[in-house]
Amino acid sequence: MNSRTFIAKRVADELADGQIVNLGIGIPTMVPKFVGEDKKIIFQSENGIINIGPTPPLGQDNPNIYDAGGAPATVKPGGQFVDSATAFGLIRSGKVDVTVLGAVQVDEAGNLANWNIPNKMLVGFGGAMDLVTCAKNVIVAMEHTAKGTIKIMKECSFPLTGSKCVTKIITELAVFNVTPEGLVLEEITSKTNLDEVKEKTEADYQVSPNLKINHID
Ligand SMILES: CC(C)(COP(=O)(O)OP(=O)(O)OC[C@H]1O[C@@H](n2cnc3c(N)ncnc32)[C@H](O)[C@@H]1OP(=O)(O)O)[C@@H](O)C(=O)NCCC(=O)NCCSC(=O)CCC(=O)O
Repeated sequence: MNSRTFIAKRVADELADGQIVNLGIGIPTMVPKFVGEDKKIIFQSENGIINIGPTPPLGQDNPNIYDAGGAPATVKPGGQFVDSATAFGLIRSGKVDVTVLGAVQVDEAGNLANWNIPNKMLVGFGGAMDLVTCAKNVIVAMEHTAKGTIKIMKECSFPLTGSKCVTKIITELAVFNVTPEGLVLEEITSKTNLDEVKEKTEADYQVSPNLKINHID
């Protein structure tokens, strides 16, 4: 399992039965594949799909069904298509329990940068500003570093999408909670150690006294 797949699976474990969950661009769109039948989660995609399902197998995509990132998607039985005003009405009225977003940087205050890297083409923030403002929880799902470049910063250097909005950061190495006192390292995988996490994280953080080791093969 590669890093991105592992992160999506770990995010799926974090979600609870009955939640309404919005999925942003990148790793978040892989999350539905890893949610078992025991949990009834309504995934919302801001482009107007309620109850979006897993990515279809290669070659079986419906050209009319796309996720927020423009990739082929599926709709679960009972799902609906709504217009943009309704999709954003759902977000802005505070009905989204969790939004899962990709990021280029996040910092120890819970600030999020996910739409701009100077001199690099990204999609833009789309609905991310509405999502970070209105969703009850904001989970960042991203690789711990960008090919070695630090992404968990003391203070974001790229333009922000939202300030003090992130509640949890999930990477292939670790899980941090964002608290009023700063970042708390809650979990590391058995493939890493505290030294590696420290080396790849610029932000200061506390290590939880209940630090969990996520054992992976
Ligand atoms: C933040 C990203 C880009 C993350 O997506 P990914 O995980 O696929 O990207 P990634 O592979 O991590 O990063 C993309 C490229 O940037 C580089 N990169 C990433 N972080 C970096 C950093 N801190 N410093 C330098 N480079 C960095 C990577 O190495 C990679 O380079 P290479 O290319 O060289 O490999 C995405 O989530 C995004 O675009 N978000 C903004 C919009 C959003 O989330 N909206 C939410 C609602 S959906 C929506 O808004 C719909 C939009 C619409 O309809 O218009």
